[in-house]
Amino acid sequence: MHGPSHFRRHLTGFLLRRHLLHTKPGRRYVPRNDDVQKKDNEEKHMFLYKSWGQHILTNPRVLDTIVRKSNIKPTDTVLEIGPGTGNLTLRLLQAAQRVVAVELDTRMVEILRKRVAEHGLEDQLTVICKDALKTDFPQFDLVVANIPYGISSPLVAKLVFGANPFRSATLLLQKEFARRLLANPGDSEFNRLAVNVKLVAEVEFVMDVSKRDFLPCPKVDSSVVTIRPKAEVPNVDLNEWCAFTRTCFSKKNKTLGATFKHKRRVMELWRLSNLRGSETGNAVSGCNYDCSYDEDEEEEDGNESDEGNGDPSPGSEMEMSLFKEKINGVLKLGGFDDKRPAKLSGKELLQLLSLFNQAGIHFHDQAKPRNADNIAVAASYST
Ligand SMILES: C[S@@+](CC[C@H](N)C(=O)[O-])C[C@H]1O[C@@H](n2cnc3c(N)ncnc32)[C@H](O)[C@@H]1O
Repeated sequence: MHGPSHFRRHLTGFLLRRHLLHTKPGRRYVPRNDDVQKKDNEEKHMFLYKSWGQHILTNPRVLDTIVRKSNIKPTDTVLEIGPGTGNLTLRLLQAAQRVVAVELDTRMVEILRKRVAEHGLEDQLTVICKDALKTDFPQFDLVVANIPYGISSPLVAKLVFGANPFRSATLLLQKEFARRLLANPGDSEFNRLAVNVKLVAEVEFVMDVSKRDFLPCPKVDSSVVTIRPKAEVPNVDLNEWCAFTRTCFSKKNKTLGATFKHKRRVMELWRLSNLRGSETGNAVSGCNYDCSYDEDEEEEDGNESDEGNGDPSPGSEMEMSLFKEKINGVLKLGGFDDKRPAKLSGKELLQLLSLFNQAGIHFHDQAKPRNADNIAVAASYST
């Protein structure tokens, strides 16, 4: 049996060696019946699973550039996610002291170990044959990887919000995903992931990579970016921040005034704020801001997802009305009510969150203990 959706194209072990491991720059694999049949009895077929993003990078120039741009020191331990047949791994082993490779396909692991042993580099390699999203990574200095594109969001979140400190992550990503990570406020690609990643890290473009540099040739082009964790991260509760940006970016081109009028959202914020308030004996009620809320303006958007956690236990009509006024007051106070999140910088969003929190409005029911790992934050980025 094979995985849920494997490529129709299949490669013989012979072709793997000849094309995947030593393919000339830009060379494309074109399956030829005679090749396959000739070697059929010698080597087993190797199916490449699309669902695991098994596109092997075969251009040696691109592989060398990735390693060079990663600025690996001879004393470094490099984490590689999805080493596949080891084209990148062999180069990393030559540049670093150790490579920790996390690969979930046992067949790939077998090929990888064999190749590395043929080069006498096996003592420098640790292979973890597991799902990278479900594994605790050991200590590492930097990440260099051509990752499976299907896990880009949760993996980037796991790295930048995770417990392991590291110098940089040089990642080969789908071009559109890389553009989103690199986007700035006002760019059409700017989204919640970019704003969250940029809170804790800098993202730098390295180079574009053509789809023709992979085998089999994927449908999309790729880009390499380097993510560098910031030395100084704003003093903000990441659970709260990520829940806040999820709310703001639920309709990234809507004004914040419109987004925060949504009834379910207001009820959910009311519930969360009361839970937080009850921790401190400072439950939400009343309105400290001189502003009005026009009930008739309320917009029910049936297409928006219900972000609530079960019953929001609404208070009385009067309490809810006062709470809406309070939200509106915060938005007006900071001049945010007619702003759109897609055009706000991280600094402006931090300022808005701080205004909400000062008014006792919270987006997460628990304050994160200091120095706690951010597993929940990382896990909130599903594939
Ligand atoms: C795009 S290929 C890269 C292969 C190799 N690094 C290269 O550059 O040619 C992605 C690799 O990640 C592996 N993979 C897919 N999902 C994974 C996961 N959740 N955890 C670890 N490895 C995974 C696949 O089996 C595949 O070998």
